[in-house]
Amino acid sequence: MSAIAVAPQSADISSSDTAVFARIASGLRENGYAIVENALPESLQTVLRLSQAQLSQADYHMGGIGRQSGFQRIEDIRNDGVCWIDGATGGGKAWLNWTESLRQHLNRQLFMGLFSFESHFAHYPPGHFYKTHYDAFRGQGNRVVSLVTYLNESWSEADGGELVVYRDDNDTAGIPVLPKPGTLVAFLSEEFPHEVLPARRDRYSVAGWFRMNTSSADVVDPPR
Ligand SMILES: O=C(O)CCC(=O)C(=O)O
Ligand SMILES: [Fe+2]
Repeated sequence: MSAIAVAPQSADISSSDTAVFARIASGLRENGYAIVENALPESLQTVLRLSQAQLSQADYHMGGIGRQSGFQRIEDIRNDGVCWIDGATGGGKAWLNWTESLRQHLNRQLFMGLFSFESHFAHYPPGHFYKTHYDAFRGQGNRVVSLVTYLNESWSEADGGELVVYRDDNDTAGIPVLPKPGTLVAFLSEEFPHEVLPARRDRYSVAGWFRMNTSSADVVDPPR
């Protein structure tokens, strides 16, 4: 009998999930980001895709931005449609379950103190985009780790729609990521500017953010 106590794991987290979590943790620790192909189990991709497909146009609303620069209009910065995930759908529930296990793994491995998670489905019709932005601003300390995954059935280079992750404000080449089904991208929200290039097809993604607890006397976290 081992004397080492092992934290109980949710029954539907497999050893391949644990291997994916470990790759995300080491990527975040060593580089501040991780790009893992085929990260999501097929079953999770399937239920997420189903839940996404059941959304109607009316379920999506315009994505917001944290801080506007100058007099730019939001729709000049991003024009995707988003629908927040609340666990009411099978896909949403399975995704929140999986990311909860990832949250616990990152907290155990990296002592990150990740407290909560918020996430939405996003739809980028052909030609739509999200210009270079940060997901969080230094000192505002809420979004700590960004996650993005893709629900497209297939994707090739000719379809465009890359997520480009820049190492810093001076990196002009960036790291282009094709939004292939099951690919998961994770990065430190305050560290990496990134953008979504226009695609030639409808592009479906799920974005999410692990947050710190920023509750105070008059503001209660999480906000939703
Ligand atoms: O869909 C993507 O690849 C990234 C989306 C994004 O950057 C965001 O929603 O903040
Ligand atoms: Fe972003």
